[in-house]
Amino acid sequence: MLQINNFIKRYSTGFRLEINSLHLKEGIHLIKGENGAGKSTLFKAIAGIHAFEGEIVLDNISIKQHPVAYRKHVNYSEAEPQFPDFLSLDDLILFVARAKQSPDDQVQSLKEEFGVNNYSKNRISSYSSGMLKKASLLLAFLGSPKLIILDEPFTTIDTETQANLISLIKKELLKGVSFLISSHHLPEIPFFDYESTLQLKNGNIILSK
Ligand SMILES: Nc1ncnc2c1ncn2[C@@H]1O[C@H](COP(=O)(O)OP(=O)(O)OP(=O)(O)O)[C@@H](O)[C@H]1O
Repeated sequence: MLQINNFIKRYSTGFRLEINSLHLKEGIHLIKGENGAGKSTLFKAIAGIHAFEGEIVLDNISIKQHPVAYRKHVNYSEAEPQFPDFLSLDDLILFVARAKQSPDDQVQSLKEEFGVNNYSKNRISSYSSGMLKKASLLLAFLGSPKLIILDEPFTTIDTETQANLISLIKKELLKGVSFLISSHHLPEIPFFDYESTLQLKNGNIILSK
């Protein structure tokens, strides 16, 4: 599903993340690592947000050779999402659903699953941190992605939303969607049958089943 080769990301702070070769099969993968290990850095590169040295290929689509086609297939929910606060979630949904060519009934069904109907018309500036997180998670499921990246998806959302998110992920996995997930919350980890676990340490990555 995802192939990463000769990957290097450096920051001016001196931090450097290096991956010589990594192949991830279809399914769900857990990314672990202490604070500052580089999880978000890797996610941002795979999501097409950060420039990097090397190559990332998703199902034979290269992020560098075909950036638009690649990004149509990769959705990303940040650990601490930020959106223009004068917009509403409905504004964002309209934009992303069109860009990602969402199927007709998808928006309404996701709005119900994430329980956002009572506030999606309001401006982002009025959202609590959990409401914002739900907005970001909902947007990550729009369209027909091959890969959904969820950075700390279980932080700040209530227990009902956590349960809904777990069943939604399982439903999408059955349809062939792959996931990369990071979580510092140990209780969520056993809910999925991970294809692999990636441990980031000292700028390197260790892959294990
Ligand atoms: N935009 C940036 N500019 C410079 N350094 C950065 C930038 N973003 C992250 N870093 C540094 O890169 C390293 C990895 O950060 P990153 O956010 O990827 O870690 P993380 O594993 O996601 O951490 P956490 O679990 O705390 O979210 C850290 O040392 C951080 O200070």
